[in-house]
Amino acid sequence: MSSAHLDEWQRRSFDISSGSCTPEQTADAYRAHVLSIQYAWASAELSPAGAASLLRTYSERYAAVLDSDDPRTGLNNYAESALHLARNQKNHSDKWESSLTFENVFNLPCVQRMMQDRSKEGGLLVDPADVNITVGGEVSRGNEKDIAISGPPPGLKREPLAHGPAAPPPRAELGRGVSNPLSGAVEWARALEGAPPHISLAQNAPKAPTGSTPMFGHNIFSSTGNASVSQSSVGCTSGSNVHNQPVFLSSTNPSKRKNFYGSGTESNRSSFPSQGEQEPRGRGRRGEEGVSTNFRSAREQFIVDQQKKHSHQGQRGSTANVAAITKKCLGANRSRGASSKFVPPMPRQEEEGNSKENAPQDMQPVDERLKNLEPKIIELIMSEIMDHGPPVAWDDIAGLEFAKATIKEIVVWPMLRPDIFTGLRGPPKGILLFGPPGTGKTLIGKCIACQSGATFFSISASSLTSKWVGEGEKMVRALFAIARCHQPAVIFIDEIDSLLSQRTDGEHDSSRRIKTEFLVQLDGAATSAEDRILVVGATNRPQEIDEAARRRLAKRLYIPLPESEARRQIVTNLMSREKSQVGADEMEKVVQGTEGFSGADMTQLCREAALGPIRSICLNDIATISAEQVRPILFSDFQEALKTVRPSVSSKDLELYEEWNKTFGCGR
Ligand SMILES: Nc1ncnc2c1ncn2[C@@H]1O[C@H](COP(=O)(O)OP(=O)(O)OP(=O)(O)O)[C@@H](O)[C@H]1O
Ligand SMILES: [Mg+2]
Repeated sequence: MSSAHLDEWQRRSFDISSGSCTPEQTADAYRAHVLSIQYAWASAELSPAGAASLLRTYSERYAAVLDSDDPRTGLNNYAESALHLARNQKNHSDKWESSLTFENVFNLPCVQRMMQDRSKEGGLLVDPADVNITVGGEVSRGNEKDIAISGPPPGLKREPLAHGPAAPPPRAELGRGVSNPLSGAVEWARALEGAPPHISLAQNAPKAPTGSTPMFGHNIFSSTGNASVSQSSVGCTSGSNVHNQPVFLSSTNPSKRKNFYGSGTESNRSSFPSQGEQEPRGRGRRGEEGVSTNFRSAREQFIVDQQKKHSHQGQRGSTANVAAITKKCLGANRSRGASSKFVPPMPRQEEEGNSKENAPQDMQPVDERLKNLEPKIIELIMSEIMDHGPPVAWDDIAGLEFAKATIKEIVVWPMLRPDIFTGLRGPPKGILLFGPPGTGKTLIGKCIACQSGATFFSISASSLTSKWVGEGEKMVRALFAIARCHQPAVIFIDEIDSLLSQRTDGEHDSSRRIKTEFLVQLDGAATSAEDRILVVGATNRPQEIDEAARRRLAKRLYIPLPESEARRQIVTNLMSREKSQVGADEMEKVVQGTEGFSGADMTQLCREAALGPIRSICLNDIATISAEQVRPILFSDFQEALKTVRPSVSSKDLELYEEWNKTFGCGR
């Protein structure tokens, strides 16, 4: 490996062995190791044998962290993912208690039968001691028909082991669904060294409609035929995931799984292509003997999944499944308002309003421009980035008249009259809102989302800066591609300085590439002049923004501290929703006393004042007093509040903003 790789490798190894890392950090470090190995192999820096051995080692260690349910050392991820996907509506914090115990599984008729068959042929398939399964919390004795062993073991008759005569062997890979690159890595390692096929336990989600695909992540297994072909995480696998005879069972004990890997037979090995034979990514080896012809590429499978999802939308009534699948993906914890709406980049079938719902052409992505994007990334952008917050009107933003007028001119009117705003009148491609913290930049972003009528993409810079090499650029490209399909579109990037900070020598390559990609997209090199995509960035550190980015964000609007009139408006607005008795004179005093306060400080002051009436209640009465008996908010409450609430922006900082505004701002 190159010295840069080695340095990074050493750093991570130190992190892992230092013992001070959280399980999440350790898992990340292992994941990064695996990616490095893949890259090193891909660029011929490692031999296939070396890569396979390293991959196996680190995949195992990673799996150990994932699988362990000891909170100090592991993430118990299998259990969590399985639960989440199976139930589809659990909270992230809910702990899963598996009812599918070791004993239960061995009592399953299909397992018993298989073991008997196997012993007739000489020897057990897997030593019972090696099996320690924790899958599918809802699946237990009463639900045995939902469980099937995915495919016959080597040497067995190839008959589906699932109950039910016509049931094709449903399959689902237990793991992290789309977000787990290691499922790809493990198979990749095995394929490289001709190891035995992967272990999988098929299971139908308990509430899945009859005949539907199992719900663990992307189920991209072919569902018919005896031989099987599987491909794990979308976008993370090589074409070598072609399994002729998958065996079965996922062990939560990594060392046991290791033993299992080592027990492959020659016949297993022969079913794996050697490195040289590997198919291009996402392609199956169609038509070859012993290999299913039902293989689907990740993209094909995505399309099928999409179609299934839409067709079940009526029953499920939500897009929760997408959210569930991407649970552990970037930005998954971002909170949404109650009124959050999800806007898929693919039109829904009901929107299309045609009766040819099941026609083959419906399986095609709607827009050619999305064809080359990885489904995983499209899903991420669909489920995480497109967002509509609670409604905000222009009047909710106090003051800032110049900024509001400019934004209306750039964003709202051109959306209404694109025919007039052409040529030189065409709106700029980028706006930068800068100013001290708490002055309403994000609020303006939310207002644009509600008022512009454009498709709104709200994205935090951290969502784009993925730790996966190459992933960040793809995200940026996909974001713009999807925005292009949904014009007019506004891409709002809060805290844009963290994405487009000055490029320095010591900076990591990947973040430099993300910036470059962003600049290319912003510049319009990748978008045509007619594209109606507007990027709105907000920052309170404008001086840190890269000069190339600064140029592209052509309208740079200063969002200053609120003037007295705006402060009055903020207090009046907030008080109008509460029971209050503050006279005009008193209000004037409040306004005078809050010179230098930001909008957020004013809000904080009002909150503090609103607590005044509660604090004046005798402690004994607080439990019994009715809401009507609580006295109104008075001027004295503001006076008290002013003793504790201070302005959050210093005059020194203000000077910096003013200075930057004079130099680069577009205000008058
Ligand atoms: N001009 C304003 N009018 C009404 N409310 C405001 C205004 N400015 C700020 N606020 C209040 O302050 C809160 C914080 O504002 P916002 O998040 O928009 O600040 P910001 O400029 O994005 O700050 P930061 O730079 O720290 O991200 C808002 O939710 C709102 O309650
Ligand atoms: Mg903000």
